[in-house]
Amino acid sequence: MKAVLKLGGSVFSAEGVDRDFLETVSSKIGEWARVHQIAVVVGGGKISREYGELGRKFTSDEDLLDTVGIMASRVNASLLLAALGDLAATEIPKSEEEFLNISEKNPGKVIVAGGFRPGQRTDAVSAEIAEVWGAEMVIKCTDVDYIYDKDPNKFEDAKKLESVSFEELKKLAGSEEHRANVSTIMDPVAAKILSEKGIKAAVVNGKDLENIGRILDGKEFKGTRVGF
Ligand SMILES: Nc1ncnc2c1ncn2[C@@H]1O[C@H](COP(=O)(O)OP(=O)(O)OP(=O)(O)O)[C@@H](O)[C@H]1O
Ligand SMILES: O=c1ccn([C@@H]2O[C@H](COP(=O)(O)O)[C@@H](O)[C@H]2O)c(=O)[nH]1
Repeated sequence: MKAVLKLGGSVFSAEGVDRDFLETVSSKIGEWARVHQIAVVVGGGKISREYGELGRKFTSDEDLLDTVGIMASRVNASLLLAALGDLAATEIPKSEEEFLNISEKNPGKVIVAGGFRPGQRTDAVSAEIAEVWGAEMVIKCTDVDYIYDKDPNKFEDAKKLESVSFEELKKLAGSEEHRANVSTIMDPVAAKILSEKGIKAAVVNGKDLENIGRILDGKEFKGTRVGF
């Protein structure tokens, strides 16, 4: 399968980077990349949150705060790239065009990205890459097992959704104006691209790597199917 894996900040560095997880996920990505075509997008995680919260005390310039988040996600992407070693292309793309150039120059290598531009989150980068690269699916690896009908960390009676349509995804993503480091289960820019381009997505717990392997192999998996 040709797929974009979105490794959420909550998985990659919730409270700092977990060395064991970094080693395990890098080795799994290596295994998957032998059989599948994979690009990885990493979220901003702890540094993005910490720097963003501090930055907000000094400025309300959302583009500047977004830039802080973008740089944080690229730091995380650099660390994953280091852990992947020869498996990965050494450059981190900063746009769709750069992604395609790097992809052309590095056949067979995993390309790792962070943020692209202000006004969105790394979910959107995953969808943007999937669109230009012609990927079949975006796999959002996050800190919840499913998309629910409301935030399960706020509402005890939230119900899991095993399958949602693109229209439902757009509603769950919300339509509030983008603010740096404020998130819903899917970035609205990402939901719009997935929906308009008919790109399937899966939302799963990022710590369950066997489950992610099952998605790539086209098998049954635990998580929410979007658009299929
Ligand atoms: N309807 C919902 N279903 C599931 N989770 C939801 C929902 N609404 C809000 N959430 C929240 O979304 C969070 C996970 O998504 P989020 O994109 O914020 O994190 P992430 O995977 O770390 O990605 P990123 O690095 O882009 O922030 C969950 O921890 C949960 O609290
Ligand atoms: O393309 C992008 C990606 C990210 N940002 C900003 O960075 C933070 C952290 O990214 P997450 O995906 O939420 O982990 C995000 O909230 C944005 O403020 C961006 O501007 N553009």
